[in-house]
Amino acid sequence: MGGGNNVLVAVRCRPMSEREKEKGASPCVESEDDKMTVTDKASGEQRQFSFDYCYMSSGIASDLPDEQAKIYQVLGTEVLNQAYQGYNVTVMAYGQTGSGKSLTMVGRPSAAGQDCRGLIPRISEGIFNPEVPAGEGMVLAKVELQMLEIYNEQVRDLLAGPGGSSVVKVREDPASGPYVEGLTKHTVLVYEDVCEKLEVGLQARTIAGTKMNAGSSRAHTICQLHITRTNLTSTSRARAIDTSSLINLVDLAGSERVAEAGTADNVVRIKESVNINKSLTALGQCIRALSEGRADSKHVPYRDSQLTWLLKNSLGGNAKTIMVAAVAPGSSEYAETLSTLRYADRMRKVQTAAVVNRRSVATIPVIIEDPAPQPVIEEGDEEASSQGSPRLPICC
Ligand SMILES: Nc1ncnc2c1ncn2[C@@H]1O[C@H](COP(=O)(O)OP(=O)(O)OP(=O)(O)O)[C@@H](O)[C@H]1O
Repeated sequence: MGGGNNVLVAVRCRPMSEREKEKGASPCVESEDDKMTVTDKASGEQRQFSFDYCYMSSGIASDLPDEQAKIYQVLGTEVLNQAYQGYNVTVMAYGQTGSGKSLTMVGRPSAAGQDCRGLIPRISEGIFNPEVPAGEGMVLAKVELQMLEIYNEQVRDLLAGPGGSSVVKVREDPASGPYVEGLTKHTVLVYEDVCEKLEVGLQARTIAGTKMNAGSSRAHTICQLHITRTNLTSTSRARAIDTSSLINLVDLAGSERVAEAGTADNVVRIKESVNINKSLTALGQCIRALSEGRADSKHVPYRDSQLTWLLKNSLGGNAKTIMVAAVAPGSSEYAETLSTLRYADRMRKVQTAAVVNRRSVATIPVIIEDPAPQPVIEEGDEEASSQGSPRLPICC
């Protein structure tokens, strides 16, 4: 994945928006293979960047379902392959407001039979899809879902219940790293269960209209899928190896200029904007420190924002990470697009240290309680092990 544990970086350029057209902007982004070039129309200066993948929208509305599917086929299946091996995987969408992050991560409601779902629903479906290679003898034992948003430096549980979101706190475990205390965890047995929860969580997000985007995310949204897989080929429970992985799907709020967003006279929007930009700057500082090889956590300012603290493992720890940088093509957005491409370019130099998460089957909490718990069979205890395979929970 991107050469060892280097962060894999994909860039996606959306079609020209009505707003850019009204401003008289012309296209300033071009792409060929894995290269993306941005041109300053005022000076003619060009900057070229190489990424792992570049996606240019055709601008034809009916092509969107295929474009969404292509991104899943490349990035989504990579996520599933890594998660199936027992790695933690993070996908984060970064870019200026209105550049297409939510479209990439969440998607649009499918209309007229066109499937415009983004990575979050497609990856969720892929987890339960038996066509995805599961590995010899491995079966899915448990899938759990959590959803949160970071709004004005407060972490909120998006699946807290009928009362809407509730405030929760980030804590740090010395061994496994940061986690959110009190965040509700929901067992999901089939893809439809995920859809139901996603719907609730997405509804609870903080979204508002700005001049840059009619449905602008005012918070960073993180969807977490915890997967446990069990090896059923072993007849010895003690020998059965299980893997667990955490898939972190992050739809970051977009960087924005208050004047451009048309929010200068709205104190709530200004406060949101300040907090969004502050946390994205903190993310940029962590990326800078890590790209310069300062992996020692004392020298990486993870604690400067709730976002970077929570993403500590995804940036420099036990995770394989993918960044999707979303950019706008119009010449009016040149400065923001160049800044996003530079950010993404720096991200390519960041290395994480992912390890396969394995644990003994006996320690796994199960979906369906085993009515007659099997005794742990020690290595070499062939007589006991020949009495049959351990009865393990299988949810699909
Ligand atoms: N590749 C694309 N093809 C067609 N339309 C797109 C594409 N990318 C984005 N759009 C449209 O542009 C608008 C803004 O996209 P989106 O809401 O995903 O932006 P965002 O980066 O998540 O913004 P924010 O940070 O403000 O939440 C939406 O109407 C979306 O459907």
